[in-house]
Amino acid sequence: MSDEPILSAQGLRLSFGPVRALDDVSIDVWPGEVLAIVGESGSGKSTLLRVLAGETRPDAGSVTYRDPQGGTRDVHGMTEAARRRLARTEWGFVHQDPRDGLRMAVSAGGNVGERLMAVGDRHYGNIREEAARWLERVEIPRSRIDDAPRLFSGGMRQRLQIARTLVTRPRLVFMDEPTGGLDVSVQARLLDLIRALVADLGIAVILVTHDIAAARLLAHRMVVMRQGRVVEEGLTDRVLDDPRHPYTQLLVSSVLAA
Ligand SMILES: Nc1ncnc2c1ncn2[C@@H]1O[C@H](COP(=O)(O)OP(=O)(O)OP(=O)(O)O)[C@@H](O)[C@H]1O
Repeated sequence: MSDEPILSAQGLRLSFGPVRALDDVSIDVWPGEVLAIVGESGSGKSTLLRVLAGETRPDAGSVTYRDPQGGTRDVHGMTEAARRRLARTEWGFVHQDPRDGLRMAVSAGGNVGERLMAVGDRHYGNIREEAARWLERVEIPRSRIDDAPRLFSGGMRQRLQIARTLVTRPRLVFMDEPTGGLDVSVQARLLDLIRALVADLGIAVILVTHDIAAARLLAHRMVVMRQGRVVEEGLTDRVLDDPRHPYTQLLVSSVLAA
């Protein structure tokens, strides 16, 4: 891992009326690491992810992205066009609902291939072959390449969304509950697949989840949120095996009891 964070947030604050969704949150994400943001519903996880990705502007604080050349970019200071360009090239997004990340009426191959076109690939044969390879990589048979995702199961759709996201080899991927809404057995398989791909590609991932087991499996490090604040952070095994904050202890023991 490099000695500079790929993404660094300082003093983030954001309120919705009387609700403090983010209350002085600072976090660093390092190249190649999976950072899980966990906490109960309403603790501010998704809001934090949106602010880190530049989609929602905080009331105070800053988010800094370090580009491959080592330059720093102020995520909330750049133009919308620049942020969108970054989102298309060096960043990726995996949404909880695959319909938010896929084009449902476009073929599976088209969903993957159009991302390659968006970063400048023009050779149709290469694009189709690369798309087919990625479908296989996410365990979708090549023979389904011309099928639209509306014909796919929930698990297949989510795997397709992952292929569409990773095909351009982003350096940083934002994932919001990527296994939410799927059957338990489908979740386990998807988590294994995400873990293998992320390790293989060496990408940094910010993973929002309320699923402690998913965090244990995927994340190197964890941030525990409660009422808009980070109450604990550390290496995943340390946080889960030796939680220090009473809220983390409650969170971990409630999972063990379940
Ligand atoms: N656009 C919004 N307008 C008003 N309040 C909001 C908005 N977005 C989030 N909130 C509030 O901010 C707080 C944090 O919400 P957030 O969605 O970030 O939590 P979360 O931890 O991701 O929860 P969940 O796991 O249920 O998605 C909640 O009290 C929520 O109601």
